[in-house]
Amino acid sequence: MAISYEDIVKVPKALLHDHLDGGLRPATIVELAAEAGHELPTTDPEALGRWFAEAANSGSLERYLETFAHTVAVMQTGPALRRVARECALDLAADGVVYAEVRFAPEQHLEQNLTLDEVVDAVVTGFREGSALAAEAGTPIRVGTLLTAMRHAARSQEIAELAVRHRDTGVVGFDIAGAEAGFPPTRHLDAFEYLQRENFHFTIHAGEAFGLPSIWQAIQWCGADRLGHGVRIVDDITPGNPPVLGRLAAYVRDKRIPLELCPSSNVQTGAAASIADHPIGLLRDLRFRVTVNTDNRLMSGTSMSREMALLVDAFGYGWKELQWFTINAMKSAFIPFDERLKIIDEVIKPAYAKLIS
Ligand SMILES: O=c1[nH]cnc2c1ncn2[C@H]1C[C@H](O)[C@@H](CO)O1
Ligand SMILES: [Zn+2]
Repeated sequence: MAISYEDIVKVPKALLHDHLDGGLRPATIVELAAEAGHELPTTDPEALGRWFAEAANSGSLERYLETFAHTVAVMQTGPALRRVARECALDLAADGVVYAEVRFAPEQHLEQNLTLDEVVDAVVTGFREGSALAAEAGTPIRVGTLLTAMRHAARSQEIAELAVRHRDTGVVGFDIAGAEAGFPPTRHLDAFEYLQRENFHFTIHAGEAFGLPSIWQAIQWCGADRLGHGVRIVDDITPGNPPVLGRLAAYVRDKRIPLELCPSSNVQTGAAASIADHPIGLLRDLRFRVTVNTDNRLMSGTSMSREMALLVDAFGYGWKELQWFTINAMKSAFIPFDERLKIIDEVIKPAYAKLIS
């Protein structure tokens, strides 16, 4: 029997790559924009949702990123950040996500004189409140925060130190994001070396709008634990029967480096022509450590369940494959090993076992 979207919502899912400022509810943006005096393309929530999806559908990462001006603009006060984070946890939990790492860039939320620490405190508080409400509603979720530094800016060391400062209160990792071409990860080498000395975890957006050199730097110069997207690793795989892996692709697979693949986002920014053409099919067949992610639920009009449903449609995946993606993600999470294992053994495996048998 074909797996339906409704069935997918009910199973536990793990999400490693989701941007807080890419997942606001349109209705919340409208309310917060009115309070902040920020002008939106439209104040009708439904039309606004459509506007984001269409504007983000440009085929270019740079144009896609322009749409974030409207979400970031309404996330400039403690209460606004806290509300957005609370709703994010609730929305993910309602979609059946049991573990999520949600990222955002604190340096983009200082326009009304919050300090970096106040920004992080507000978001972490919002996640905690949302998680408590979700548990009460019978949909428990654990949310970890990743702090992102913007790769075109020069604050990565400061943001890395901020992440380490908040490591015991909800921040579980670090990331860099933003336009990739022209901003190689090695610009931020000091921050990554600092994080390694602190025994901290980080992922790097690499191999999305730019190819192998970006992935190579992220792993071999910067020491990334995971690759944000990393989809262009396929450029190092020669098609054939069997396909032949170049040295970098072989390294990524051998070392089980997690790929945070985001199918719909990749189609919107031009990294893949369609879901059916997305390299996730090949990378899964070759047993790379593939994970499925949303990236920006608002800009892609998507959810974790929808991304999985799209893959089920395009590749004919069943519960076994969906469990494999979910366990891959959980194994690759930045929380301690014993806590990851507990979610795998006590939440994920029992739920899928009922469906697979
Ligand atoms: O897919 C992405 N690639 C690079 N940067 C991105 C992507 N999605 C969101 N961002 C940027 C825009 C946000 O403002 C920032 C922090 O979440 O990260
Ligand atoms: Zn991203």
